[in-house]
Amino acid sequence: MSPSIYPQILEDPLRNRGTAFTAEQRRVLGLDGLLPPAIETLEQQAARSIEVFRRRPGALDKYVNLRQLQDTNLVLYYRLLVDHLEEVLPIVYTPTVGLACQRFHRIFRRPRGLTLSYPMRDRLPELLRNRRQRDVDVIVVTDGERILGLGDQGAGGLGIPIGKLALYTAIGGLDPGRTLPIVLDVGTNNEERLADPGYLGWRHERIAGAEYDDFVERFVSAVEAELPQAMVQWEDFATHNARPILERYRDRICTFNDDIQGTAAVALGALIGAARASGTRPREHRIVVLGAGSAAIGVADEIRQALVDDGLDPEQARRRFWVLDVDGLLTEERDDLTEEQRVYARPAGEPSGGTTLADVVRSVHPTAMIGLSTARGAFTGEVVREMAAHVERPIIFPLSNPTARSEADPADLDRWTDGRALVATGSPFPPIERDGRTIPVSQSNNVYVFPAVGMGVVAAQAARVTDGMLRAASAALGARSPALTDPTAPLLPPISGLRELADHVALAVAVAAVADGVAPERSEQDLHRRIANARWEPVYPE
Ligand SMILES: O=C([O-])CC(=O)C(=O)O
Ligand SMILES: [Mg+2]
Repeated sequence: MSPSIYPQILEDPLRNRGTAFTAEQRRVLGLDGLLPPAIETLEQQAARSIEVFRRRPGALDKYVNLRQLQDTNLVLYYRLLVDHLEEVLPIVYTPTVGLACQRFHRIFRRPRGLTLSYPMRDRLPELLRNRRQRDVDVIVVTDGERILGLGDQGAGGLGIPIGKLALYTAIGGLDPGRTLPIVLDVGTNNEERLADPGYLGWRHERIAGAEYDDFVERFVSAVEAELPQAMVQWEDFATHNARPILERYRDRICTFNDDIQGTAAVALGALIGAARASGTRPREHRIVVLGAGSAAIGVADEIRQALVDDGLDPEQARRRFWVLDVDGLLTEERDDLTEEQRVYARPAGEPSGGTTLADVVRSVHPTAMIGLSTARGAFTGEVVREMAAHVERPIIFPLSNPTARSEADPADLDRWTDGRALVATGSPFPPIERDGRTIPVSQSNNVYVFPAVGMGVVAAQAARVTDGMLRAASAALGARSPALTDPTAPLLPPISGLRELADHVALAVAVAAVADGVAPERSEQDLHRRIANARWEPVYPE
């Protein structure tokens, strides 16, 4: 056998240390001459790498730079993420990751994760066995149909699971060698991609209906057979598939939908903080939701349950919501609503005077307005001023991603309400300047919970993800809102505090898993210890 061109260790991002290999290691491993002679510490490597990153001119260049590092040296990659989380998050994650999905086939260099293409549907167990990881704790899977607010990106959607799993490690502390990103490549209806000779996915219109459902079933069966211990996170599926898939599998495997349940858990956490900051109870609020997709209905459902927990009966709680989609308010007269949307349908003729957002705000005087519509700028000055005329501290959450799909810019919201608005966004925004103070904008993004849900599930060895576990995550998050002690503070803890927060949220999730009977009996103290022990840190092992 001829020797390989490179000793394997330099090619293995989990074991490679590059210039940090010691003289002794280089000699033993036969690396002398293959590396420049300088021997660096991890800190020196990290300092050099962040400089290189900062010199890259554009966001996509920065993204490519980090992806290369991820494919070369995982300890160094995660060192950068952990030490510069606030700076790199908008690159590894929302909003730049959306652009990376759109350009996936232009920036493709090395394979990461699995692409399960429809024509190989008879061979899914074999494809799963081809993975590079031996054991897998978490799978994030998408079918690329609803990537952030950017629609169908086909096989390029794989960028999202890659980004989510990077945060599972950087924030949640999961071992990166035990996570697996997957795209179900079932075609695309994106004309631009189909016409692009450079597109790398299966060049075919999307499979739908029974064939699609059968493919998803084959995927789940393959996971059950090959990776029965793995949690499966569904990500960025279109509304018409997201909810049915979740309902079909949530009692069969360990699984949750991040857009429905993760987004909702965080929005509820932020709302709990906002209610307290405005001296109100959740049950006092009148809530307008713009958007009626899976994420929007998920948020409404979660808040509705919280209103019940706060003392309303289910019918009263339901009547606190006005949900609108592109065709206006959901009403009983409409015959185009799904079962989940129908819960929020308002009786005919109520409110009077029109069903647009402006009409509804004028007649209802909402106290909270949540956007998950991907309709850029839908929270206009007119709508917001009208809302703010009737409530002391309007709660306004433009949650659509990426930034270019946000319903409003926080600086505008601040101006239109003379600084009275309690704001959280889905994508990152620069801080607001007010009265000589710089106030960070809270990013109510599912990143506040999903990495911790993963850690909680792994540490507790949970077999399912229950509603109780997600509600425990919301409560743990709401309890740590900086606005609880300072009404002018942001609603959510800072991004720089995400790792510490994740430990608390993971513990709450793990405790709830035991309480719900889906994990082995263990004390809180024991679970705490298991979380600490499971945490993977970006350092070179001794
Ligand atoms: O990825 C994000 O930033 C949040 C999310 O799940 C989505 O927008 O689909
Ligand atoms: Mg998503």
